[in-house]
Amino acid sequence: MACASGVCTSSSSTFKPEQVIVRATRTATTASSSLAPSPRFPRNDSVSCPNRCKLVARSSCRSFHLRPTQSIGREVPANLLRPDVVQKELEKDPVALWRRYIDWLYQHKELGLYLDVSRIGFTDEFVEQMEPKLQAAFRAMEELERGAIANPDEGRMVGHYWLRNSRLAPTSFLLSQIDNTLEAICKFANDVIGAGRFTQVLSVGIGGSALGPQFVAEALAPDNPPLKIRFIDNTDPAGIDHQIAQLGSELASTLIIVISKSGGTPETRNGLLEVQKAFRDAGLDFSKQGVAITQENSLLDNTARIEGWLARFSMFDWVGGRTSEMSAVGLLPAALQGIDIKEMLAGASLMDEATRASVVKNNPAALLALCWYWASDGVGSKDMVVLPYKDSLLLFSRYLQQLVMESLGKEFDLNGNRVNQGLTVYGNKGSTDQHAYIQQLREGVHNFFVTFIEVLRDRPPGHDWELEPGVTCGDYLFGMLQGTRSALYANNRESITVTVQEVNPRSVGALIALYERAVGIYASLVNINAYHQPGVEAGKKAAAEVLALQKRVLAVLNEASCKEPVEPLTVEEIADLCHAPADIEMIFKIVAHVAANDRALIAEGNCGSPKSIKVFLGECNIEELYT
Ligand SMILES: O=P(O)(O)OC[C@H]1O[C@](O)(CO)[C@@H](O)[C@@H]1O
Repeated sequence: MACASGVCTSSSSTFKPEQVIVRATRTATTASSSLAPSPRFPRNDSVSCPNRCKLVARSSCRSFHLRPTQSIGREVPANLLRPDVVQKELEKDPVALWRRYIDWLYQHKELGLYLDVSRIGFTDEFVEQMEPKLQAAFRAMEELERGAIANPDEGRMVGHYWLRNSRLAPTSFLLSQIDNTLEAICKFANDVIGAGRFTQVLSVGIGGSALGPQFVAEALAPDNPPLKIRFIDNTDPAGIDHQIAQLGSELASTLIIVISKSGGTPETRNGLLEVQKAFRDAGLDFSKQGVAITQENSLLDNTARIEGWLARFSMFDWVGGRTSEMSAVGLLPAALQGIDIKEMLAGASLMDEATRASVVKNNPAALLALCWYWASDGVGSKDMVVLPYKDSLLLFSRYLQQLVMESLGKEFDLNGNRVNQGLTVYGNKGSTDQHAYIQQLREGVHNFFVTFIEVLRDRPPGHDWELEPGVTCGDYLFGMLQGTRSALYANNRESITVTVQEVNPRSVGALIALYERAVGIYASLVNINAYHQPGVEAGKKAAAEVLALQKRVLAVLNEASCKEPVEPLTVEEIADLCHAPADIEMIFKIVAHVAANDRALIAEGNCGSPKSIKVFLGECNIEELYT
């Protein structure tokens, strides 16, 4: 017998009471309208349920049907019930709501994890309708785990599930690659910690090569870790300076871990070059403190090999950046902080087993995917607000933002139809956010659903005390979560609650695995490739074009500034001389940027009226002119 939110559950993985609620929905037929129409459901017809509720049958479709490009959205049959009305009725009948809660409550006994989807208003008909799609999704996941080319665009297998159970890897070569890397990580971390030579880790990486390690560090690092960790995850020079300044003389005892799957991401390369300069300035030998985590033979790998860095760890082609937390990317930084990485892997592996179940009620990832589909009409019409009521889980929403949005935010489906799919994720933590934006969630624009993350254990045993008779600080946190959940529900705002006993390596591993699988299943439900990211290339390409244009602008200015007398140029003249009249706005921005950074470029005039600006270089570089 175990307990979540005060609900004791029986031994089966999902508690099944003898009676199921809202069965009345199946008998619903169209009748006359009795409730005020909601803007999203222009016309509704209410029906009287023979048992207890007055229910409303949907006679019109949800707003997404009006969007011309979103052809694969949920097909809503006329007899499905409006969730907000079901909620209203359930709320009036607490016994029915309680039954819905226990009927749908998922429990993973070994992990001490619960999933409550009772405050998502899906109907039995909807679940029945989704069954074929869910079964297809389960088959797709099975194929993927068996080593199918699940990312057709990049011709790649998708194998993050093998990382926590290498016996599942489709070849013995991959199996030994996984096992050997894990062994090497553990050995390296033990040696480093044992030697006591290093006090800090500075991790340089971005996106999937930073977000997982950041989330796990915030969630699990002990108060006094063997090595403290800091991150450079951007090409912001001031941010980089700040990290290096914070290290101060400890730079000499800092292990620099450079993480990049591709080994060629510009922000990460820049971070590395900046850190290497700091080492040179301090008279330190970077190679004795540098570690690379990247694919074999990438630019980064070759640099590390040629420069003879302290260590190199493999990142595998078949692990995507956003699902790489259980590869060397996440495991090495975690191990160096004294986090039990084998427990993380065990938690993930247990969750992987649970999420292979083909009965939706027994599969928490499928339940999540089902709820997302229901709540966002299968087209991302509502945002997912992730609210962990635990400070250490602050970065979970940021981590999920990439996992969910880079996976699901796609222009085309697998058949080449333009679908512009996605699911927006944001959030920080409760109860802090109650004093920020919950006002809007409760009463404002209704464009979201919430995922509460509840942690049962307030603080380690033996440390609690009552700050007023019978009430602890944690009781307040608990009350805030439950209060917000109820208050939102009372206003038809749907929510999911994931409950864990405590934040530890096992539960964090399980949470990561739960959401990885939910994303995979949801992607199948909406028929998209979750494992590529063609969209990010456009931004990278555009950034490269801006840098190329900047070089041309400086060359033109250099030539004009070498003339006697110096010829200041207007922005229009620069654009003409660059043969880029269409890029005039960008050229103005380049001039303003360079002028603001003491780079020998002088702009006279008023930046508020760009046409007044005249530009020249303070120093002419003859050499550049003739080379
Ligand atoms: O690990 P890398 O190759 O440096 O990539 C970092 C991130 O950049 C992206 O490719 C997006 O640009 C992410 O998918 C990835 O996690």
